[in-house]
Amino acid sequence: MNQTLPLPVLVVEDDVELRRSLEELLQAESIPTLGAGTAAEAAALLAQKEAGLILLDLGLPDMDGLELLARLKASEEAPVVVLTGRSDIATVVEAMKRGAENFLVKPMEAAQVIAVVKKELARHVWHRQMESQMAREKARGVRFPVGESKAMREVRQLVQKVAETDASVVLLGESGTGKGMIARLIHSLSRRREAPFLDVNCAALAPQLLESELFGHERGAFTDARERKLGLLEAAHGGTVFLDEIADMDPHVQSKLLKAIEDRRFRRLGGVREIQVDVCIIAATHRDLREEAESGRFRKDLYYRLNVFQIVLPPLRERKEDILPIATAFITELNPILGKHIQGIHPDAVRILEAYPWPGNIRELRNVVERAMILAHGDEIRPEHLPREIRLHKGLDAGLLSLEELEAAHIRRVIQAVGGNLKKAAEVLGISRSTLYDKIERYGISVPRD
Ligand SMILES: Nc1ncnc2c1ncn2[C@@H]1O[C@H](COP(=O)(O)OP(=O)(O)OP(=O)(O)O)[C@@H](O)[C@H]1O
Repeated sequence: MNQTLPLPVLVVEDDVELRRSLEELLQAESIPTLGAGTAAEAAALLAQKEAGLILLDLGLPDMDGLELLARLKASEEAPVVVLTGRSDIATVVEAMKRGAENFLVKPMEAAQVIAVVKKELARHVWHRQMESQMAREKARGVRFPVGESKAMREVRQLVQKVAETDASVVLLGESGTGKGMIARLIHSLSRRREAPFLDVNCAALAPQLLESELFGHERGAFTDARERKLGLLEAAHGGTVFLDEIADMDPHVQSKLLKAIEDRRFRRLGGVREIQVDVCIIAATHRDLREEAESGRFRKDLYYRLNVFQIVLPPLRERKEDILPIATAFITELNPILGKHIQGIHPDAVRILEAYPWPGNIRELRNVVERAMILAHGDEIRPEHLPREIRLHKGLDAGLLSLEELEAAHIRRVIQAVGGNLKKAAEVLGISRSTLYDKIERYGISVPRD
């Protein structure tokens, strides 16, 4: 493969001596450079050429360094390392907040400059490779998480990092927050992407079935085992196994899994031959796995073995700014499928969506958007296309509710506030549990899982 030349480092420094010596230092390391003495020169150069890294002096004659940094970050992909004096630490902190990747304090030592520049250049190259890989995966139909909240951006960064390694990952988040989607994405960005991605819901199967699903069985291993069956760990060889709801895994299966991960081999149920496997494990749960391990409900050693990387997907109500972008992405995706031409969401409907706590998270949002699209005749989703339960949640503040609607909305809020614990909800509401169940059914209230 051809080794491509590194992109040049743009040195923006008004001290001519210093700029020259920095450029010479880098060129001696075979790193091409560009030099600019003012913000205007830097802008002119960047309009013509792409830089791999920008070394930016914060004390330029024609523009405040922080202002220039903000502009660069808004329009440039290249990472920025700021150059600053020793007394300028407050400015460095501000620069880092505004997106600078790193800083160098003057007077600078040659070795340190080279180390920082090489590190940032390598990081930039890696990010670009990841981006183009992401674009390829997108073209192959892999779904990408939408959302520009801080939490979502961090999740995307972590996904990129994790996909580079072979380490196990634990995904934590309420139901519908995107754990399955993230697991698939990690797999499709990893070196294992051509090998299988297989998943199993550990809460949905009885212990023996789960055991045979994971490890396979020989013919006659138990009463129903009429044929030999390959387990997921074996079938996913070279790829990824996604263990959803791992906290609900039976203790016996947990210990067998731990051993299989540690030894990288196991036996099928009823089998004698050891089978070697190479799989990456991604586990997910809506429970607090650390707490489950602390309290002894989940094996601590398995927890530590799996929890090399942890990615937390916050509930949608904690990242309300993601609601509109995600809903819009669903509209774009569903328009051709539903034969619709919806262009957007009316601001009143957006307010309602943003006020609702989304116990079913993004999965629930998707269903609501799909239903609204089916109901909409024009080219936008309006409040009347949203389900009553969601409109009413907002309506509670407006005070224009019937007694029944008010009751339903209040019950919904209490259930939400106690995290779906119906015993507690009944206590708070001062009614028996059976009355609460009746009302839940009558009003069609959805209850989040504990
Ligand atoms: N950030 C996102 N952007 C766009 N779509 C998303 C995002 N996160 C999740 N989705 C979509 O929301 C739906 C639910 O996601 P997913 O099934 O991954 O959730 P989950 O956390 O695994 O749920 P469960 O725990 O119930 O299995 C899927 O259709 C998924 O594609």
